[in-house]
This record gives sequence, C-alpha cells and structure tokens, in this order.
Amino acid sequence: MTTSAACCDLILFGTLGDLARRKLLPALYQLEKSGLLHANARVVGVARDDIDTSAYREQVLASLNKFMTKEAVDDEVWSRFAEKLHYCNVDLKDIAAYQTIADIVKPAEGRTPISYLATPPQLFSTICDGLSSIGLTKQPARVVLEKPLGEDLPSSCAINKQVAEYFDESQVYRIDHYLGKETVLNLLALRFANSIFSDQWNHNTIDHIQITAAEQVGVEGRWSYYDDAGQLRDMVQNHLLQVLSLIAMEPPTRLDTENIREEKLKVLRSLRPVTADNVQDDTVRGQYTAGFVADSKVPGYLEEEGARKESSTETFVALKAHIDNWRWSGVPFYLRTGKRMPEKRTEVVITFKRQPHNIFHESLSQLPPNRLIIRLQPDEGVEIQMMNKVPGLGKQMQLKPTTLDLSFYETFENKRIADAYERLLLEAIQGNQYLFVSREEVEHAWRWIDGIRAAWSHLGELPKSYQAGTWGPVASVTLLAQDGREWDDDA
Ligand SMILES: NC(=O)C1=CN([C@@H]2O[C@H](COP(=O)(O)OP(=O)(O)OC[C@H]3O[C@@H](n4cnc5c(N)ncnc54)[C@H](OP(=O)(O)O)[C@@H]3O)[C@@H](O)[C@H]2O)C=CC1
Ligand SMILES: O=C1O[C@H](COP(=O)(O)O)[C@@H](O)[C@H](O)[C@H]1O
Repeated sequence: MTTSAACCDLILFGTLGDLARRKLLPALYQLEKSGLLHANARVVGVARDDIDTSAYREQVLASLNKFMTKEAVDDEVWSRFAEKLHYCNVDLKDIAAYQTIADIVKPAEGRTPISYLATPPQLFSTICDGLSSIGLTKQPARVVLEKPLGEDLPSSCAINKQVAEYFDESQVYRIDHYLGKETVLNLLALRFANSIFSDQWNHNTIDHIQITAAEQVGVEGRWSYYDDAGQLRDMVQNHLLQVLSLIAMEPPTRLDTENIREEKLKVLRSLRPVTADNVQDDTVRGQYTAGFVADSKVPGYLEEEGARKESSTETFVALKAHIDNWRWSGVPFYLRTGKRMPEKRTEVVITFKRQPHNIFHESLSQLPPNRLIIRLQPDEGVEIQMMNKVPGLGKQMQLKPTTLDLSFYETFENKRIADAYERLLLEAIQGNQYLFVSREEVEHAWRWIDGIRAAWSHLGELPKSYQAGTWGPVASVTLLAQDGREWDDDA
C-alpha cells in the first residue's frame, strides 16, 4: 500500500509530551532513516515551552538518545531529520496564537498539512477551532486523533461531533496503535492468503478463540488517568476489540479502507450485549495486590505512586464474548487483559474442534485439539500444535503433541520489525485510512463496553484481588472451566 513518500507538514501538537518523545519522534526519525519522509516534508512541533527551533532540535535529539534503546542515533540521518524540525510556541487555548503556525505552514507551498493531536482529548475541539482560524482544516488537510476517544459512548460522540464540525470523516485518522503492529496485520495475511485457514475459519471447525494481552507493567506513574479508565476502557474498548474484529470479520471484497472498516463494523454490531443477566457468568474483574513480577517485588495497585486508599477500578478483565452471526454461532471468544501479569504476552489462540473418534490409543479417550497460536508480541510468530507419530517399531502407534513453530525473527532474517507508530504515521502521511478506526467502529465499541460497565455497576461488586505476577483472579480460570476449557498459559 505504501510506496513513495508524500510531502507534508506534520504539525505535532503536544510535541514535548511523553507520547511524542517516547514514540512519535523516534518513529519519524526511523521513517527518515528508511528514506520514507519526503525531502521537503517538515515536522512542526507545537508546545507551550518558550524555546526556539534550535533548542527544540536539541530536545528531540535528547529524546531519541533516551528512547531509541536498540540503536544509536546516526549522525547523517539526524542532520537530515533535524533540518525538517521546526518549533512553534503556542498556548493551544489562545486562538490568536495559532498564527505562529500559519507563519510556517502554508498549504499553497505544496505540503499537505497533517495535524497530529498528541494532547489530552479535552483540547481537541479547541485545537480544531484554532486550526480552522488559520485555514488548516480545509481539504486536503488531515487530523490524527490519539486515544482515548472519550470515556463512554456519549463523551466519544461529543468528541467525534466536535471534530466533525471542522473535518470531514475522510480527513480524520483515529489511532489504535495495535493496527500498526506487524503481527496484527499478519492476521489478514494468515486468514486471507492461506486456504488451509480461510476454509476452516468458522463454527464448523473452531471450538473457541482466546485473545490475551498480558502486561508485566503496572500503571507506570499514570495512576490518576488509569484509575478513571481501568483495563476495560484502556485496552478492551480499543485494542482487543480491534484484534477480535480482524479475527472474526468476513473477507473484505478488497483490502481497502471502506471494505475493511465495513467488515469490522459488522463484527462489532454482532457482539451480544453483556447485561445484568449474563455479567456474572461472562465477565471477571480483578485488581492486583503486591507481588513479584520477573523476580522483582512490586507494589499493589492501591500502593502505587499517586494512589488513593480505595478504588474499584479493574486492572484485569476476562470476558466471554459471543458474536451472534452465522459464522461464529456457538463459538465463544474469551478475552483477557491485565497489568502485572507474569509476562508480557499478546496472542490469539484458535482451538479447533477435536477429532470425533480416536483410533490410535485405547488409554487416550480423546485426542487433544489442534491449536493455531498467533503470537503478536513480544516473540512474534505463528505456531500450530498437532499430533504426530513418535518414530519407532512398537506394536501400538504412539502419538505425541508437537509444535510447528514459525518465528518471524528466524524466518524473515535481518528484517527489522517497524514500530506500530512508524507504520501509522506513514499511512497518515500517504493518506491511507485503512489502518485507522472509523467513527462508527469507535461508537459501536463504546456501546458494548458501556453495557458491561452498566452491568458491573448493577452487580455492585468490587474487583477480585489477584497477586501481581499471577494470571489474574481464580474466577478467570473458572470462566473457562465452567465451559470445560482452560486458558493457554504455556510459556
Ligand atoms: N504516553 C503514552 O504512551 C500514550 C498517550 N496517549 C494519549 O496521547 C495524549 C498525550 O499523552 P502524553 O504525551 O502521555 O501526555 P503528556 O501530558 O505527557 O503531554 C501532553 C502534551 O500536551 C501539551 N499541552 C497540554 N495543554 C496544552 C496547552 N494548553 N497548550 C499547549 N500544549 C498543551 C503538553 O504541553 P506542556 O508540556 O506544556 O504541558 C504536553 O506536551 C493523551 O491523550 C494520552 O492519553 C495514548 C497512548 C499512549
Ligand atoms: O494503549 C495502551 O496500550 C499499552 C499496551 O500497548 P503495547 O503495545 O505495549 O501492548 C498499555 O500499557 C496502556 O495502558 C494503554 O493505554
């Protein structure tokens, strides 16, 4: 999809913030290194600090040195990149101050203005107003919105409505960084480029699907943001539902924005609502207490820096989701995500139905099911678990579960796996919306999440405790055990 560089002025609002320094500026540097930024493209950083472009460049270099942990900054690449960096000191609430941006960004010069809003969402409407005052909302201008897009359906609709007063939907790029991950995109290749999978991808052959996004980190100094959000809104509403949509959607007619979005949306529309009737059976909430992660002692959620004494916010969620359509009838999707888990692991596990009859071994009443494991991070790859005959001459055939393991690092030697933000920035620069989330998708996802939150509130229970360094509360095991299944916890 991405071929040559397009010329743009990338206006980076919140350029001195954590996201910009840690992710966005290193990603732009990598694009420069790969020759994917147009020679005349510019990055116009906007923030409140009273500094000039030269001091800004020094700050960007310091951020690259700090956050690019896998490689050193290359002098030649840096000098090309530095030339592209410009700084505007603007208080975003002062509409007259936007003129400083207009003094640099002049669409008539042939660069597409792309405003990346890496600021708190409360500022989005004001920034759009400011951009409008200097003519930077008119086609072909684009706007990139960071998450969180609201905290529930009404607030999300309000943000989308405010932005829509200035930008047409075709100009809006809503980020979900999971859609920029190499392995998340590989889900499309795996499903639609391999008939052994595409022909079996339904309720006839699949028993159930698990999606796990386990993190070792806690709340990383963001207690107060996180306590307002919780794991359901921070991870499930966006990342897990996007992965679920890609796994469950019908084949799009073409690999383009309209068709992919349409198919993902149908999945979100088909999610069975969680209500007071099924919330107890189909969901589990947890909150971590002190424990050990990777051999280090870590505090409990309520002992983290900035924590209050009490909180009913969940740091772990496990859910049984049902997609009420023809393809997935009777196939549960188990979703699980949490902070302070034993390891960082994001994976999708497809468990196929068992063989109806075992002709091999009298003592083994049932053969284990085949499983397809798609490892999204950190050890990217695809694994197929299957039965094989153990070599030997014995009278009885002996079978053993074996694994066909395709590690991306080994298979695609020397191929650097680009960070999600590199891909997303590039796609936004090229004007490709297919890896960005539509307004309708965001709103349907919120509708489902709001239902779960309302049912939790009706239930009135506190999250169950789990010790940091474990796979969540025992109830998470029960969620599957009650269906005669278990989580894929093999390392
Ligand atoms: N950090 C992360 O990893 C992630 C962040 N996000 C989202 O991205 C957004 C930014 O996050 P993050 O970088 O962590 O936040 P920070 O608080 O670190 O940065 C916010 C930036 O916005 C600027 N800002 C705030 N108010 C104004 C104003 N009135 N005028 C000018 N600039 C202003 C701040 O400038 P100043 O320094 O002057 O205050 C700062 O540069 C948030 O919505 C967050 O939820 C999403 C995913 C991950
Ligand atoms: O959006 C978010 O994602 C991160 C997890 O991202 P990953 O790429 O490391 O899997 C999560 O830690 C954070 O709380 C959330 O806001």
